[in-house]
Amino acid sequence: MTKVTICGAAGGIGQPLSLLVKLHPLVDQLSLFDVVNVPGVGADLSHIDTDSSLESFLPADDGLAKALKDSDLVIIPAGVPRKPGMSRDDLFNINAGIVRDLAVGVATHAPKAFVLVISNPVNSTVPIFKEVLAKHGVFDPRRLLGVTTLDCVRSNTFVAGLLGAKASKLDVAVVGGHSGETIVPLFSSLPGYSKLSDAEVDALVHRVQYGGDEVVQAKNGAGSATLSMAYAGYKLADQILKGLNGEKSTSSAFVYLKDDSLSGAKETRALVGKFGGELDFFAIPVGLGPKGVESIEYGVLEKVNAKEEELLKVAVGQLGVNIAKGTAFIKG
Ligand SMILES: NC(=O)C1=CN([C@@H]2O[C@H](COP(=O)(O)OP(=O)(O)OC[C@H]3O[C@@H](n4cnc5c(N)ncnc54)[C@H](O)[C@@H]3O)[C@@H](O)[C@H]2O)C=CC1
Ligand SMILES: O=C([O-])CC(=O)C(=O)O
Repeated sequence: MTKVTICGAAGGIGQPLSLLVKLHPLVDQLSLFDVVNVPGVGADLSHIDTDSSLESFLPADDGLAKALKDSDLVIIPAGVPRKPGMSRDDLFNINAGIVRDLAVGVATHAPKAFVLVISNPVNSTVPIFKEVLAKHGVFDPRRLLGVTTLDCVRSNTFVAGLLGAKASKLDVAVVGGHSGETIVPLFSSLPGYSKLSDAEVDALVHRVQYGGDEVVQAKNGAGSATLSMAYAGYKLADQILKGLNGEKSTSSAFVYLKDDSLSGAKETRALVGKFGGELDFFAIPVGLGPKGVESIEYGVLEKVNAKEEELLKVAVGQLGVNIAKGTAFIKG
């Protein structure tokens, strides 16, 4: 019996993500939680003739506890999105509290669940989640992932045109974090990279780093990326679900580095140290399997070129500040 819970299921990301998860053959129970509108979304999706059952919950009558109980995977796109002119960090004041409360729910009612955090600012909300789980004595770095998959999806799409490659066949590693200059796509190991001019690479990197802003501006006050994010969140959720089923895969995600029982954590910290900082979290390709994050694939950091090294130095400096802000929100 595999149960997936989506917190923030009635939102711009939550609705299409819930639809995609309702279609997943490895899901037996889908549980939707939101503070508004979720009964309607749940009723609508429940008519779909896939084999999973579906329940939806508002906060009243212990709704969060019921939604989360016995979940194997919890996906969190709850919280406010950006409007033009805002940074992801501007969302911290509202989203930090939302994520903290959901983390308390997970720690209490689904302590063994895998958790995918989509809510921004990811660089800070994942540290918040970690601190709450740790406070409750249930933190396992194998099971907590910040979702940075949209940066990989964008990298694949944007570089495909330039290289004449099929986007669906690419798997660009994106390291660092999930906001502006903390997003570092590693294009240099792609076949055909040497054909790109310096200006083309710079434009490509900039477009990935500010891909979110492109959508925020185009939506003009009506929110940020929702459909491409639902796809990206589903892509990672699919890998986690297949991992639970014994299938191994690799994906970039924002994960905890300070646990040496995690294969590759120590090496990653040492490499990140070379770029100027000591970080508790970092987005990097990870090996996924039945235990969740089974290894950190630090090899990508050994192959970066000079341009990427410069980008990494900038990213590491900013990430330290974002991570400390999230940690301090819980630890004081
Ligand atoms: N990690 C990533 O790559 C991306 C992250 N995001 C982030 O995802 C978040 C959600 O974005 P959208 O779906 O566009 O926003 P939205 O406003 O359309 O939906 C958010 C949903 O969360 C719900 N919510 C608020 N407080 C809640 C709580 N305490 N418990 C459960 N649900 C709650 C709202 O009622 C709403 O339905 C934002 O923070 C956004 O910045 C967006 C795109 C990409
Ligand atoms: O830009 C935003 O605020 C939403 C987001 O994280 C993205 O689209 O990458």
